[in-house]
Amino acid sequence: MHHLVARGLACGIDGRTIVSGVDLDIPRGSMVALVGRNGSGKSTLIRSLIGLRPMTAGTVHIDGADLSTLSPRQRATRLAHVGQEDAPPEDLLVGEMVAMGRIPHRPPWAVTDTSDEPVVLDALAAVGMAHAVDRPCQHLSGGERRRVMLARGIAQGSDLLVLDEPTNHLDIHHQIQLMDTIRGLGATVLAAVHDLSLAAAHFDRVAVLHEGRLFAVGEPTSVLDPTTLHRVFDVDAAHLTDPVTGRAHLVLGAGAPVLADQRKAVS
Ligand SMILES: Nc1ncnc2c1ncn2[C@@H]1O[C@H](COP(=O)(O)OP(=O)(O)OP(=O)(O)O)[C@@H](O)[C@H]1O
Repeated sequence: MHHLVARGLACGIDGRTIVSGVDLDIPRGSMVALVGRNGSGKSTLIRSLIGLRPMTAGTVHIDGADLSTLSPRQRATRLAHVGQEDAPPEDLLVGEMVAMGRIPHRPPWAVTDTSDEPVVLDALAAVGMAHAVDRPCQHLSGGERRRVMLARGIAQGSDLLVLDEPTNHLDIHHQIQLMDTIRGLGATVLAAVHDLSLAAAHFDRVAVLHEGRLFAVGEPTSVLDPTTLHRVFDVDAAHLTDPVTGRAHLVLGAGAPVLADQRKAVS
């Protein structure tokens, strides 16, 4: 069963087409990385897929429901979005910020509800920020802010998470921890990511956007192959097999062609 299905999606900005002809199926419970060069249209596509930017053509269905028929509140209970530039307002406390993720579940105009506190604390614990619940958002570092914004998305409690560069600003420890946390949620995840090694190691499927069109979609090892990486990103690449896990690891840049040749020589 596919959680999100897009057909023939096109969208643009100020009359200029940015993304077109996108057919995308995201299986329920899977983690899909959206990769592509700067300006290829990842953020624009993501915003159209979740109804934040109007489509100029095509359809999107979430859980079988036509996105265009859903109200903002209905959308917010079906999916949580954490944008690339999302940042908490400085004068809010961390706990108050994360509690905003519960707004779609409250009656109109009901701003606070103490019954949400356990959900808020659990979401903060999931990103390793429970200790900061009473801190002002303006005291957070860039990476801490990203984690708090993700906690707001988790607190929203929907089973579809749409994330734009979730690991931006995070150190390597917190990048890996965040990926494990996201995996542990069991949700369907669509995330724009720049780190191709991260995409290969932590995601079930990779969608490559190139010049506003989906260039390839599939399992990381088949999609992130040297030919595609050369064509789309203009970089040399090779796959090495991790001797412990057996998973393929990407080697990018200088040295990659040499490694690829060595592997061919011994196989
Ligand atoms: N508000 C805007 N007004 C005009 N053009 C825009 C706007 N936002 C994005 N664009 C243009 O749309 C194109 C796609 O931008 P988008 O942000 O979707 O790319 P991206 O793949 O997410 O890039 P990055 O990897 O750099 O975040 C770019 O050419 C960009 O300049």
